[in-house]
Amino acid sequence: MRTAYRIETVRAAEAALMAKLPPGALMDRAAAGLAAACAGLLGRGRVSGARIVVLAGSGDNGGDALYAGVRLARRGAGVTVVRLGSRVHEAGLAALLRAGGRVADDPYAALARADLVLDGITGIGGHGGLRPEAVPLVRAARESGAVLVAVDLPSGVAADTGEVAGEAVRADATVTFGAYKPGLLVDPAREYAGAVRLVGIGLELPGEPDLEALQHADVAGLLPAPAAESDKYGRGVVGVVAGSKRYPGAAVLAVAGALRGGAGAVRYVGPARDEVLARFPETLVHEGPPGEAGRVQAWVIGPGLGDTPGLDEVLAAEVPVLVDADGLGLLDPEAVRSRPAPTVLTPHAGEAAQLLGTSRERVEAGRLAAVRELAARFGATVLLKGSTTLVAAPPPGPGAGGDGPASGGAVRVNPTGTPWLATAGSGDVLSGLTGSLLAAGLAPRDAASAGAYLHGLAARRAARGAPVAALDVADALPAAWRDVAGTEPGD
Ligand SMILES: NC(=O)C1=CN([C@@H]2O[C@H](COP(=O)(O)OP(=O)(O)OC[C@H]3O[C@@H](n4cnc5c(N)ncnc54)[C@H](OP(=O)(O)O)[C@@H]3O)[C@@H](O)[C@H]2O)[C@@H](O)CC1
Ligand SMILES: [K+]
Repeated sequence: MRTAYRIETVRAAEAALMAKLPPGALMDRAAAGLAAACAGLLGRGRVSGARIVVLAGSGDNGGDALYAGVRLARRGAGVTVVRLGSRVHEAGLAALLRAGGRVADDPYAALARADLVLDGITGIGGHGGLRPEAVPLVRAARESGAVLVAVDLPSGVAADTGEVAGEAVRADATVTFGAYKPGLLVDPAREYAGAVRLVGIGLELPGEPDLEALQHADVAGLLPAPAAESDKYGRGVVGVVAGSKRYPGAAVLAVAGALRGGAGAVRYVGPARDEVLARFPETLVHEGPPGEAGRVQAWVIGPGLGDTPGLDEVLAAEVPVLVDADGLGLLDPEAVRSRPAPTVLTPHAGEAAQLLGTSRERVEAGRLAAVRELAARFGATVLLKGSTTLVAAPPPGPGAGGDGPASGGAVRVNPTGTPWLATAGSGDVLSGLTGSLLAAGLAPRDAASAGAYLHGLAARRAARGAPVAALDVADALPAAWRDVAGTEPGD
């Protein structure tokens, strides 16, 4: 599990540790890790003679960069400092000058010649985008062809939210200290960070992070494994209400996902029974209303549904319900909040914007806030699709409200996404898959995050660098499952 903590938590852990250590020890640890990472990026034997520029802001972020510069200068690099901001970390600058570094006479000339640039303008103490005086320098650094390394965070991005207000550094790599910050894992900021490396400095952090990204072992621990005596009902039946005369394909894709999600059987309800059966004869089909379809342990409703009725009936069921796509357009928060069983909503940014009464752009710019707000407003687990898919659980108890991450536990960010997933119908596969995991007994947050994880992995496997269709993703799900679970085709 990769975990991320907001600034307040990192600062508290830093203060507790600093109280036990001699002055400067933490910054020294950070600088040592940063210098080692820079040496690695420059390549073996390339530190001596390398031309390095330190962009030094007014706080400790600049201090980290300056002390890393000291270490690199001692190894023979030519280090030049460009001062930004009202102050500079005086001790760090003095140490660098003693080690042979110098202050740039002509910052643009230094940047044009640089092999590596350290962005030490702001870290967790920064507010808003880059200040105007920094913008042309950062652009010059970007255009120079030098490796651009962000110290702790790319300057200009918001550590806690991943928002980018104005200009920010677009780094090739970010070396972060003590803990990942949410902004390093969530778009849009994540894209500015490049490859992120965590340098441990000994911080003791609380058990519950603000954000967490599951990895193979975590997902493997969540996936259902049928016992020898399980029958299909024991493994769970997932009901899928999807498709319409106009969009029969959505039904096929949702069923395709549901069949690969661990439920023992898939019950399809809707007008696309012929199309579904033609592709998946193992599906149980029903043409009447969902309430009369027979037993299910979880429902999926929405993909390609149009205005087909059934939503109220499904929401009244005492089993988990996943609502996607067209189902979301018809959704009343109160109807969801008052449900007797959990609900999972799986909007993309446009649908989330509609549900929140805001614009798609605002959702994209503030994904973490949007997913938390939706979870609180609907009292539901929300999976917000996108380049970094997020899953937020609702705050505990009806009407609990809540605006902090503690209210619904850590938000999960999916690390397996790929731009190839932005293809028609891939969301239908995800809905079916996640609904199937719900029917198999996973808790809503686990079903949604394991679903997103497998779905992303399957897309990567199916695509392998080429365009991919939604059914390819569904077909690759068993292989993704085996990857994660560590099972073999013969098991
Ligand atoms: N936490 C830890 O465990 C450890 C933390 N460490 C390090 O300390 C860093 C945090 O240092 P910090 O607190 O001094 O803040 P920091 O990010 O340097 O910026 C502060 C100053 O920047 C300015 N400024 C603000 N906004 C701006 C903008 N948009 N554009 C330009 N300037 C802007 C503003 O000053 P002003 O110019 O307004 O006077 C503000 O006071 C952290 O990220 C990590 O690198 C490690 O050394 C070891 C362990
Ligand atoms: K920085």
